[in-house]
Amino acid sequence: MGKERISNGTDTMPPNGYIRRQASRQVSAELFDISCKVMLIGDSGVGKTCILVRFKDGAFLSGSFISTVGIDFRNKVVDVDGTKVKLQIWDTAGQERFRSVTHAYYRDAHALLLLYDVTNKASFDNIRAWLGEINEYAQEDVVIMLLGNKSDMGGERVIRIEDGERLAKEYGVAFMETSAKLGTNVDLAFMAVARDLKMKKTRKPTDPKFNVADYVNQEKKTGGCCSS
Ligand SMILES: Nc1nc2c(ncn2[C@@H]2O[C@H](COP(=O)(O)OP(=O)(O)OP(=O)(O)O)[C@@H](O)[C@H]2O)c(=O)[nH]1
Repeated sequence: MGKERISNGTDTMPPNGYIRRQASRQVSAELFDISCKVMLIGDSGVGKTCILVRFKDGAFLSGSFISTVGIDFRNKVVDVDGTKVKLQIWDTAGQERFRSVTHAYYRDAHALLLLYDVTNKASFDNIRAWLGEINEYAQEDVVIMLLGNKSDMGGERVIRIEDGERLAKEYGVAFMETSAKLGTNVDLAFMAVARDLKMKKTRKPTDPKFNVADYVNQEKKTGGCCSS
């Protein structure tokens, strides 16, 4: 499984299996203290693969759209206040025909990054259905982060930031707009997940509970660790 070409493009496109080969090459000599599984989900074309590549490689996959086939993953180890957290990031296919494959992976996910495209109303309208699937297949305490991607495409935007905020509030999940193209808030989304895991593993009963949505809002306000 990997990426398949669904439109004619240029030589700038990565070859099929790009993500999978990259993943297997880095079977990790990197040391880590704790690890977790993060899944990227959402409609086809919202930018899941681009978000992953931006976070992992600091690059943007431009050129023609190549749709993910099935599921793929890559690892990245990040430092949260001296604790090495390995994020195993699963990039799923948004296309309907792969849904039954991806559902099977929800169960042991620590966090789900649920994406829509701010220039695509259908992808936003489908978020409720995605949340229904999460409810059905994921663990009860899974961290959910709603990401309105392609925030760089101002002129073509059809979903306002307030719409995303309202929906996230209704479901009690963290929210931010991102741009895989510019890198906006991409690190913040993954670092918030890593921090949540670290807090869950190291928290003493007397410590206050860590709330990922509050953390994200605070970081957004202050410019925080990693927004750009
Ligand atoms: N302008 C802009 N384009 C983006 C951004 N993120 C992704 N794209 C473009 O959107 C298209 C789809 O991106 P992908 O990352 O392949 O989408 P996906 O969600 O992985 O799609 P599936 O694999 O079919 O589920 C590509 O042409 C990307 O270049 C972004 O932040 N800004």
